[in-house]
Amino acid sequence: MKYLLFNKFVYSTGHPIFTISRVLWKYLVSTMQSVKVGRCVFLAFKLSRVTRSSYSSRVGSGQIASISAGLRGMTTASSQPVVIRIPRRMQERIENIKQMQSKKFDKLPTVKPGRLLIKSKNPQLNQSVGYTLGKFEQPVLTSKGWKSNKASGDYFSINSIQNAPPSVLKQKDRGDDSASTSQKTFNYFNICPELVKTLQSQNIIHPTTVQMQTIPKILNGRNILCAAETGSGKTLAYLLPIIHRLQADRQEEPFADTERNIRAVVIVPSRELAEQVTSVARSVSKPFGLVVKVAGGGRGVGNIKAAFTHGQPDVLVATPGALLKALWKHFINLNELNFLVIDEADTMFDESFAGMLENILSHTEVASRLSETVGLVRKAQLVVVGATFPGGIGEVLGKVTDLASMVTVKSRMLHHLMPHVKQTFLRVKGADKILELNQALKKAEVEHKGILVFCNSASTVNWLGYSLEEMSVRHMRLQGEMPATMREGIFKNFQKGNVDVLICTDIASRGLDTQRVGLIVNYDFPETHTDYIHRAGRVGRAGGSEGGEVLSFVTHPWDVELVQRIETAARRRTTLPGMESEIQKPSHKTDFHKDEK
Ligand SMILES: Nc1ncnc2c1ncn2[C@@H]1O[C@H](COP(=O)(O)OP(=O)(O)OP(=O)(O)O)[C@@H](O)[C@H]1O
Repeated sequence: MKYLLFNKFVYSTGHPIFTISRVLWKYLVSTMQSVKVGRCVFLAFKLSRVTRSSYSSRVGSGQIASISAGLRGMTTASSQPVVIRIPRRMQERIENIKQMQSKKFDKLPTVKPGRLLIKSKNPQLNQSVGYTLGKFEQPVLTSKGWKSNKASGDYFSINSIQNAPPSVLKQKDRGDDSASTSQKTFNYFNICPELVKTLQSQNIIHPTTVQMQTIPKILNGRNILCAAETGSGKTLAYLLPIIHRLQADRQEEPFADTERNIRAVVIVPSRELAEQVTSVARSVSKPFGLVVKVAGGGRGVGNIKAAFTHGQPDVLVATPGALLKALWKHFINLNELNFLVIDEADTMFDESFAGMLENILSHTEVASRLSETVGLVRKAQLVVVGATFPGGIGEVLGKVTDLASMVTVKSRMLHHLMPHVKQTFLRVKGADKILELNQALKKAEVEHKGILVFCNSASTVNWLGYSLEEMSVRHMRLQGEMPATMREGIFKNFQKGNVDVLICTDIASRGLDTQRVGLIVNYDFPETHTDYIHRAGRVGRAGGSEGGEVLSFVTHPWDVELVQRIETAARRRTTLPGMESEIQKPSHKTDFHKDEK
């Protein structure tokens, strides 16, 4: 690899090595033309202007000689422009330096040379990555006056400040000295080699941070509360140890197929998520012949019964309503249950599901001590998982287990804005949202990435769908009021890339793995920070592509309040405020409830 060196910066150019002074760089910047193609910026300099005569007074002659020699290597005809390919981030940095150098911004305290964390329409309100707000310092917000309609058209972006998600960053990148642990593979857990091979075939080699912490604890028989950011690999964090234990038990005590009983239950809030978890569970349990079944609500008792006509599975993934129906109708029993997983905890413990969940828990015997999770007649280990965590969870769980027996795994980035995802907030009039959306879709279309457009209600999803149809935008819709038969396959089709735009409600914001999504549009601003975090978490997932973005339209005064808190958290680099209390008193989530009809 060859580099063009400028002061302390290194530019990848594919050309011989140059060192140029700040003065020359300033000159080059002032004469350059830039052309943006995709994510790359091409800078063109007029070679004829970089001559000894124009620079001899300011730049050392040796330097000119080395540059001229280098430039000769870059082009055959010296009068032709030289094209240097510079990463987009570097371009942003250059713009920032230019701004800094203009007198107007000389005294801006929040802007320092380097990358910008907050980029506002009004550059006075920019904030550099290198700037840290003092403890008692009040940030000046771009969104401060956004309650007024006069603010329409204003915007700011929280830039991404790293490429990879925090969950897959190597320990040494996070300032942890134990660099050796960064290279650990799944063999480290001493799980069945077949499991490790299956993961390798899916290009999953190194455990994420949450997997490093959770897998050993579940293998040791602990009850666990696992709280980690969206897309950090929580599904495998609980499925791998469960499948390993089920397989190990089966090897110790082989049984006939007719004696098979449900040993693990995973409860999730939506049919789509149930299908997704089932498919991951099937892929990792395939080498062992374990049976994984799914039961989702909305399609009648007959459908649930049909799932069990050929016997019981080893692992059942179900929505709460379907699971309860199966229990009440005696299609299944949970007498031999070893593992009970409650995924998407914030939704599962909110008031729309809490009653059902308590009912399910009353059908299970959950272990209260480590000693109860081993041996032949053992009780179920409890695993509660979420990306946002309910404050009132203890009230429900305290009724079935000793809370002191639960180990908590909490990730460093829990309730933080994701540092690897660019998030833009646009103050816009309600009537202009559709035009802004159309523009954003056109821009994203070029990259052929998936786009999720979130609305707050099923009716807006339908209305927006018709409007986009009129604009000839190909899309699909997903909302909880659709009949189950219609809903089936929509998300899978989107995941396969059959269509790039999915208009949806929050039903698609929980747990769904959206590796191909490159843009999230909050057409309606989410009602809570929790919803914002889950929606934004559909991009920038472990193992996914880099460069995901979130674009939020901000219309109502109550939206502005949430945005102000998000902007404050971003400028202060703290967690989003009020998450705990919101989770304790959740809003009624009717959309998920439709699964239980
Ligand atoms: N160790 C790993 N290395 C690379 N990719 C991984 C790893 N573990 C999981 N993944 C991938 O990361 C993606 C996100 O995983 P998963 O859906 O389990 O995240 P999550 O934490 O449950 O997210 P959410 O909170 O949104 O439910 C999946 O595509 C999964 O295959």
